[in-house]
Amino acid sequence: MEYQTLHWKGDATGSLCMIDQTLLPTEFKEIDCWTVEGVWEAIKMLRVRGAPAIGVAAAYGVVVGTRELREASRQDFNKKLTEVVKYLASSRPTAVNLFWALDRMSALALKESSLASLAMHDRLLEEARRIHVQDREMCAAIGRHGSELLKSGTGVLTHCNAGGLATGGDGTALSVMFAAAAAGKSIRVYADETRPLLQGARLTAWELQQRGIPVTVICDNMAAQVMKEDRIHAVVTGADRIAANGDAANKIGTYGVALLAKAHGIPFYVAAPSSTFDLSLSTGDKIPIEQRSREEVAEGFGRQTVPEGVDVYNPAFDVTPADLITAIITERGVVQRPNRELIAAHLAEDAIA
Ligand SMILES: CSC[C@@H](O)[C@@H](O)C(=O)COP(=O)(O)O
Repeated sequence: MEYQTLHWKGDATGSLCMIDQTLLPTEFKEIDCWTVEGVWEAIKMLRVRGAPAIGVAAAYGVVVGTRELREASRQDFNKKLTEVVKYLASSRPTAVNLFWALDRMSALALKESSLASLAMHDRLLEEARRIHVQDREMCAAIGRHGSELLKSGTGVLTHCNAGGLATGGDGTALSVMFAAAAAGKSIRVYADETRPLLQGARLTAWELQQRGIPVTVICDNMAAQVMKEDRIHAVVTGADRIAANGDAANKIGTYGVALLAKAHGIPFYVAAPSSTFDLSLSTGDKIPIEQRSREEVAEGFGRQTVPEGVDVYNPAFDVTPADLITAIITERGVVQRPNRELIAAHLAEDAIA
């Protein structure tokens, strides 16, 4: 089945259309966001989720949010743009791609300060489309580089969903698996279910099934046993923000998987585009970790699973220290044994492959 995680519909006065990922795998439904509040809600509620996809959605969200000011003075347009950017930035705190995309939209408006509002708004849509296309290209390049690391016959564990549903293209971690399969390698993917919102069970399993790649879902607490049984030979995950020293934030549970991989001598790979790096943070302990609601844990299966009055702690992400990461795969290539110096060199302007 052909699908697009998100896309712009119509001309510059159109809407942002996206798959409502909260309904998968039982219902495939697209929703149209006509207001910036609708885009904010879709990001907050994980209708659209995954670091790169959140960035693309936010860029289109700026276009939605400034649409009514197309005929206004440029001063009023700029005021609205600043409000819209600030508002969208408040939707989720951890994925740096959100802020990266919003910064790009703001920087363009600043650079094009002499344009009338109408032309400026058209330019913002072009920029959002460019961010989307570039994300698609980055995913493809990550797949090409990463697939070299997987041999035929590999069992691959992944956590959460870092597939096409999480990006504007084919995904980051899953792009590696799609490219390996396309190259004729036989792989089996183990997908951690990923409590509490089950992105692995609902979304990763769905995507792999759509692409005809063998996938087995395991509960999060089964990974150690499955590794011990020698079913897993590599772990590949995505990331939401990578600090300058290589510490990588990803869905809660990823750090535990990295520790298990180390204990079993299994390589642990992180696949992420350069837009996921935050070089302003020297280490991962500075990465803001989103805290989510009690209900996601206590009522996650459509019924109450925790006694009333009992506290629940629900951090949405954790940080895997760089020394547990075998390599980081970006659109530029592979950084083996990542550290501050290697990452700086890899991301330097002239290092593009
Ligand atoms: C290519 S997506 C990488 C990450 O964003 C992904 O692994 C993840 O943790 C997503 O979390 P989510 O809370 O579903 O947005």
